[in-house]
Amino acid sequence: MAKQGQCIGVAPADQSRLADRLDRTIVLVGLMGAGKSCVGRRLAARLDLSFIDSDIEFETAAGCSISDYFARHGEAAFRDGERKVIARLMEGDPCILATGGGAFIDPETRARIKQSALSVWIRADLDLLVKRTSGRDHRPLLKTGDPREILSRLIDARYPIYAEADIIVDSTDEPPEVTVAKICQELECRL
Ligand SMILES: Nc1ncnc2c1ncn2[C@@H]1O[C@H](COP(=O)(O)OP(=O)(O)OP(=O)(O)O)[C@@H](O)[C@H]1O
Ligand SMILES: O=C(O)C1=C[C@@H](O)[C@@H](O)[C@H](O)C1
Ligand SMILES: [Mg+2]
Repeated sequence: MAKQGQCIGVAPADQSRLADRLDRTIVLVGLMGAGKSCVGRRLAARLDLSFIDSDIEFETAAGCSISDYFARHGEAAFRDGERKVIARLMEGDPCILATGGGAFIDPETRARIKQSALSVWIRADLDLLVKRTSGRDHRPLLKTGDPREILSRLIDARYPIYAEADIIVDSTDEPPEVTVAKICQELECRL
């Protein structure tokens, strides 16, 4: 299966036709700060599809922020809830679905995504993730110690799993539209 960069040289996508050909939800996976929410929103607008963010859907269902949920119920309860929220979201029409950073690491969620969606790993290096996650404190996992050390450990633990995604796209220190264009090129190649 084609992964990263194997669609170079394909003509630029006809975006409306690309959306018409889409029969599955596109699920964005990757670490905190990779840009799943930011890129996903722009990708959906470009393809004229709806955009859903599983973190926001979780907060709506829970009636509180993810930070508060972690504090009150702990991470394991969050993972249970996140699994259920994503299962529900994947029953809807094809859309662009940005997931929380840990969603694809859950075996059940990963199997569900592999079965019925097209997954895209937005990969970024440690320096970029640290830069993009600094300045905001809504990510409970990054509040338990030094964010760089935590992100570095998460890279070691999670990158081999994110690598199971159908498509891999690198996010560099460029505008999000550059990542959107890379994803569209990969989608054009396979839809
Ligand atoms: N080129 C870029 N691509 C993506 N995001 C960028 C880019 N440049 C800056 N950002 C910023 O990086 C920050 C983190 O991005 P975002 O919240 O989309 O990450 P995420 O992958 O959804 O993280 P989380 O798993 O915590 O939800 C945002 O403030 C976003 O605006
Ligand atoms: O990487 C993670 O495990 C997380 C990422 C965020 O998107 C949220 O889903 C939550 O803060 C946990
Ligand atoms: Mg997000």
